Amino acid sequence: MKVAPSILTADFTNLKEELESIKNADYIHLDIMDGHFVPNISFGPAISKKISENTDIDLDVHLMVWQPLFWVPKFAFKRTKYITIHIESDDVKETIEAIKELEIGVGLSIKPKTPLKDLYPYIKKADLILIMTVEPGFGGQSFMEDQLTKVKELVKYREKNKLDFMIEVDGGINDETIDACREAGVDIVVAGSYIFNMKNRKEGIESLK
Ligand SMILES: O=C(CO)[C@@H](O)[C@H](O)COP(=O)(O)O
Repeated sequence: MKVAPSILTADFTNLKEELESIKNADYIHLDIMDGHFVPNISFGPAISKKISENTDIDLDVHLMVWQPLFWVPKFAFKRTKYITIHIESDDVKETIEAIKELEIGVGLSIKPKTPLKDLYPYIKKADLILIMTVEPGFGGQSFMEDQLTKVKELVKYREKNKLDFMIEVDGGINDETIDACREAGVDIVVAGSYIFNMKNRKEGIESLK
């Protein structure tokens, strides 16, 4: 199991030390919110660039924005491994091509109320599928276990169609919800408050792994 701490719950006045405290993470997850696609505003390209310059861990960028086509190039740092967009947002096909042009992994995400079948027209282009296990917008919410049905279906779909995308879940991940994720076949978990509320974040990451 790979672990991607979400920096959203970190102390932004102390970012350098916060990054130091999660050095054993597989990816750093950046939650980018525009205040329209979700009812919250987080941080943008300037802070993300600083993060990318102060870590040697690959970045997993999650765009919760209506117009990802405009924003994608602004998050194309040397360390950007994936840029994930929502299929509920605008210009999905064009944005997938724009991410590929930048030679960055394409991530596709769906909100809890969006059926999995809406993903299938784009799925062959995906390097990563992100299943939201909370309504996007805020850290610290409860895990929606019913969303793991989508994960189980994706595992079967991937095998049947000989695809190789990673399956990621995001929201409400902790030491109680991790086992169900593993059993369902999740490859990467995003965890924010569970890790950042711990004194020893490295141990928190190891325990999820
Ligand atoms: O994308 C989001 C929220 O929109 C997530 O990345 C959360 O920030 C995860 O936080 P926890 O549920 O782990 O506190």
